[in-house]
Amino acid sequence: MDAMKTVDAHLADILRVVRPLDPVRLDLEDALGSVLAEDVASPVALPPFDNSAMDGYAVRAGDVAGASEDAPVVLPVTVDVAAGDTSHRVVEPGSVTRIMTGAPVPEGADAVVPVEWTDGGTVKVAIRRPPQAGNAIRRSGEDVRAGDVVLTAGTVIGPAQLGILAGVGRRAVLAHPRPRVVVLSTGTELVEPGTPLGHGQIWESNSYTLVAAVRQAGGEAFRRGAVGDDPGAFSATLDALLGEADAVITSGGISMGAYEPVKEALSALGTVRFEKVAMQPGMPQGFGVLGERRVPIFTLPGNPVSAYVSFVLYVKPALARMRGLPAGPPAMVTAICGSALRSPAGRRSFLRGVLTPAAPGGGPAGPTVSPVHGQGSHQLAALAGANALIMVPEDVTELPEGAPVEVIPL
Ligand SMILES: Nc1nc2c(c(=O)[nH]1)N[C@H]1C(S)=C(S)[C@@H](COP(=O)(O)OP(=O)(O)OC[C@H]3O[C@@H](n4cnc5c(N)ncnc54)[C@H](O)[C@@H]3O)O[C@H]1N2
Ligand code: MOO
Repeated sequence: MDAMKTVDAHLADILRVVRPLDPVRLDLEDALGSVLAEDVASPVALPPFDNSAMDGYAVRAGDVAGASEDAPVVLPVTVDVAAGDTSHRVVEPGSVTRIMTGAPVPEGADAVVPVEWTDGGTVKVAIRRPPQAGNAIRRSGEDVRAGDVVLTAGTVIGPAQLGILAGVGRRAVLAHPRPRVVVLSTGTELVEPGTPLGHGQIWESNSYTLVAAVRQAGGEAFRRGAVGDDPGAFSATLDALLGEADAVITSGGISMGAYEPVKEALSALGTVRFEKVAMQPGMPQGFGVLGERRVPIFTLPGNPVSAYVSFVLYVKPALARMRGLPAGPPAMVTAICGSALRSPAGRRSFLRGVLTPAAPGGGPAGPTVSPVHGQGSHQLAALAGANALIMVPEDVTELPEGAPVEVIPL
């Protein structure tokens, strides 16, 4: 048997080719999931002005220092200050203003008395409890000082990051966009779910898995249904899609059969290599680039479990690189085998397993992992019942219950 390529060498080859996408200006509405390509500083302090944290009365604390339940201090209310009030307000000695949450604290006031500590009066108010100086006032700059960098390049933009970007007045940012990934399946036997199944046919599933996996990995995915086993039709479909894609993922049509459209169509180009990688599942792999824009293409094996495992090991790190994020092998945790394992010699295997976290409160045992029943690379249901891949090294053929193993949580 000819020597197979290692898993690590295949990932390294991919990461040598794949580049971060060029940063573009993205409106905030389109920026979710993109990765900042600039440091963002605030032009102003946040909050920009001292403001009230509660609905109540802006007071001079000294004026109401003697207030109590038995002897409330009664003061005139001069004006209402609502959130959004842009006029310059003053609290004169011996008076108060009503004030609402978020409204600017008037000059002279040094505390806010919550309405709950008063009789709620609008002309004059009886205050039953004395506030400390500074009570319920949110100071300018307490969150951000003018000029502070609030987000650095390389940050993934999620909901909270969009909030601070808008909060410092930004409408658009320079960011690595989410990679646009086209997902294409091949195989004459494949029919769309929701349509009747004839003898010899199966419902197409890989594109659903791979599209979802791309989205979870921060990409924008476009699902193309299955194309048949005709290399010409496959090439034509690919050409039509290429202009809009930052990457392409295919599944099926790359092994040793008589009808392998992906391999046939792409081998001729000379920019895509088909290789055997020493792993189980997922031995047949292909990777390369297409067209002048050198769009990366991942030709994954057709067996559904093989396609998904290949995505986790190779495509996901490549998408991280395209997004401008650190890219490398999947993160792993060490777990204890809950039952004995077997694995083929000479291949790194990725058994589908159920990872159970360590019992709360500790104890000596860490997380445990047990393989699911059904380790065939066509066994979709078993994959759906797993939450982890158990990695068994190339030179290990069996592991006893209780042995430590490395596990990739899914
Ligand atoms: N003589 C050999 N035969 C095979 C070898 C080999 O080395 N020598 N390798 C086997 C391994 S390992 C794998 S994995 C598969 C990979 O084959 P292909 O990538 O060419 O995939 P297909 O033959 O097109 O399909 C394999 C299998 O998966 C089903 N499939 C394909 N696409 C989908 C889809 N989108 N949704 C659901 N199921 C799909 C397909 O019906 C086949 O059953 O080759 C082995 N053979
Ligand atoms: O090695 Mo193939 O990818 O499992 O069935």
